[in-house]
Amino acid sequence: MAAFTDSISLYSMCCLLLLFICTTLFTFTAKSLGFSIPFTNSGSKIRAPPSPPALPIIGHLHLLGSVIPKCFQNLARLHGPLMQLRLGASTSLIVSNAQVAKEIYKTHDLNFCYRPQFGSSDYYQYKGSHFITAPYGPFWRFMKKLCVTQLLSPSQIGRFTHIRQQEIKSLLGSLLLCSSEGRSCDLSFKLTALTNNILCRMAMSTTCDDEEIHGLVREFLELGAKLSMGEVLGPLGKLDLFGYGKKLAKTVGKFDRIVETIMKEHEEKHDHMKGSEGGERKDMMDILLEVYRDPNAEVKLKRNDVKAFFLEILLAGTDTSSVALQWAIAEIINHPEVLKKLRAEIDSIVGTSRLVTESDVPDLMYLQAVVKEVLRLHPPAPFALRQSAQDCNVNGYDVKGESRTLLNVYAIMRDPQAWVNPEEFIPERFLDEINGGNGIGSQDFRYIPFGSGRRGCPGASLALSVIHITIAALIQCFDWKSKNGDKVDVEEGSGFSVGLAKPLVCYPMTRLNLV
Ligand code: HEM
Repeated sequence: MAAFTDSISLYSMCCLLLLFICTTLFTFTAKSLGFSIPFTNSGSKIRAPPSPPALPIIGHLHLLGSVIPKCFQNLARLHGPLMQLRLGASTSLIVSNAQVAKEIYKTHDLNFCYRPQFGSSDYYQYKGSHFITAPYGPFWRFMKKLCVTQLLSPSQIGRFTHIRQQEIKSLLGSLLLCSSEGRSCDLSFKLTALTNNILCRMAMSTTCDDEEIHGLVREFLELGAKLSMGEVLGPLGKLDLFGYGKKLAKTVGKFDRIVETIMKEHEEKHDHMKGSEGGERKDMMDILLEVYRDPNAEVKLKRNDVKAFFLEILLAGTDTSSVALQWAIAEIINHPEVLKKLRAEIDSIVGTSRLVTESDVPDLMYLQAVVKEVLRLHPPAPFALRQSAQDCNVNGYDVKGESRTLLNVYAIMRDPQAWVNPEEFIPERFLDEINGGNGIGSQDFRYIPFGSGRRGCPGASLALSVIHITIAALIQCFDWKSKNGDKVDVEEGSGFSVGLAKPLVCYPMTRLNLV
């Protein structure tokens, strides 16, 4: 993770340098530079959101620090909860408090139901098959309905409880080995393997290890992030000067070949079992292939739509859940009083003679509060990216159609106007709510780790199932010690994501062997 974010910082510096050099050779139009045009489509003068003073060409790039969500949070303190930043040739609106988030997510939900397109999409074999960045239209609505009613529905998640339990037991087994040999373990690596394996098995009944899928998804994430940073170059980004676009196309090509093979295996299994489908558990690929074959489906899915969906959920769902788990263990090690309470709760509800299961989670109130607090303080997706369709008015300012909008989820959930001691890790703040008190309702836009509105995260229930049960099992079975002494170094990684800056390496010490 650290190497990845460092390489992005290096890349952005190269972009900056290149931008300076190239501006002596090229004359940009005002539009490509992202200068705001002070007129709405109807021709009247607009009141644009505030901006810090900008430098020619680079705009506000010089104001960026290493942890970007934090840096935007600091800028918002000076320039307000809706501000406009120009990073080279790319202009974005930044939303930094719950009131403005509510306007985007509720008042203007439909208008902001779009996502910006990034440079990486030019090199994407599945162009036109995106779900995450699909415009709000029939294809997106159809896929969203499939997610909610079938692919990521509570009953589909429930059907695969055994997969999560098996993968967690296999993780516990490897930790027991580390413990018996007195070795430290790289928990960041192990937790990412866990979330990848769970999602791959639920999606297409295969593990990522066997199929190299995990490596390809990681490569895609890294290259996609670098290409997106190239946005600051405007039209120059299209030249793919660093060759990242070609590499990305190659990565997707490899992914495509693997998933095509898995699809064919699923199709053969289906043909073989025709008429005897009885009690077979359908994975997500079985469900999508059924829709793909259905001549009367509301939307006719293409083969690429199916493959793109798997790439996208792996991109959206594995690192995010793993990052949440890493932060959770780091914070629990650094707060022994939280560990003590958590363990006392698990021991009293579950006991010490069997492993905690997902059906115990509704009774583990403190565990739920810990997870909520982890996602508040360390949102694995610190920005929700949206784009407006038409001109509108937000927080008293005129916002033009097609405005790229970043909701700074990180800043919103650390806003001192909305939270007491926002920078502190205090799970107790959520106990009232979990017990049915006056806490945070679904319409409270100060708590939005999964975004909100029509385009809110469809994988939230699955992510929460994995996070709850994994933390509970790791705390029930082990005591933990950081490799670097008493406390885990909780420095945040650089770049757009806020994972731990360094891998979480610690010593598990067996407390209960329940595998
Ligand atoms: C801790 C884990 C996760 C976090 C924090 C997270 C967070 C988010 C956020 C903030 C968004 C943008 C919402 C918005 O624009 O308002 C999002 C979208 C999305 N997430 Fe997640 N997510 C997680 C896990 C997952 C999982 C496990 C899956 C799938 C298996 C998933 C699939 C998606 C998809 C497909 C979208 C795009 C939805 C759309 O555009 O309609 N996520 N997620």
